[in-house]
Amino acid sequence: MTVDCKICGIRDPEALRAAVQGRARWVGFVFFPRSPRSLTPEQAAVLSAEAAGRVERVGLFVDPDDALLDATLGRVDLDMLQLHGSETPRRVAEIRARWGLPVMKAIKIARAEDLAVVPDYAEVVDCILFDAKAPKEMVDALPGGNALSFDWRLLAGRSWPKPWMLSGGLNPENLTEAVNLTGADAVDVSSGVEVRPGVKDPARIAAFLSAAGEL
Ligand SMILES: O=C(O)c1ccccc1N[C@@H]1O[C@H](COP(=O)(O)O)[C@@H](O)[C@H]1O
Repeated sequence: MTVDCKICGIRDPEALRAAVQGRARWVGFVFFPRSPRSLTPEQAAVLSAEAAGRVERVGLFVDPDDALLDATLGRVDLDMLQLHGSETPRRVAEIRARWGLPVMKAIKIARAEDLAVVPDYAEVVDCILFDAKAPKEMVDALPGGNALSFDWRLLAGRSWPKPWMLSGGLNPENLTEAVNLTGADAVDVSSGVEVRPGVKDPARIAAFLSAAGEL
């Protein structure tokens, strides 16, 4: 079984190299200032140029306005947009049409009912990303990248009308169980391959990609 991996929150050349050497399919650059993984377009442009032709480059945004997308995409070459906020299906469709890039929309899951919106988004996206919904009590939670998992059994035996990725609290130690339970053939990780928020660990990136290669 092949499991394609995205390593998100890349901020330095060492992490990028570990992702490329381990044969990640995608790397993610975060454009959300509140995140410890956030990059300026200028910083991302350097990494994006180094990644070109070796790994697909995903730009992560949270409820971006047109000005942010214009400013970022005017400076950084990206292969896909990841929308990780509260974007409506209509806004997702608008972004996809206006900037002409494939779009992956995060759907945040805590319970079975949270999956009810999938058909609405499936009509307008290229890929669905299932991530954990942070509990309300977690006051300092980010819109994603919180090292939180959801109950993977919610996805067991389900099929979806579009390609999809699993994320939320994945790491080299739990990847096999997560994939076996959900049947995911693509996964996304950020916190689980870091030494602390915003600082990637090349050895953990290698371990994650190696675990994916052994599935
Ligand atoms: O990584 C971030 O800082 C981030 C910020 C805002 C929205 C999403 C973010 N990351 C995405 O969150 C999920 C889960 O990450 P983790 O592995 O649990 O840390 C993943 O899809 C990241 O791309």
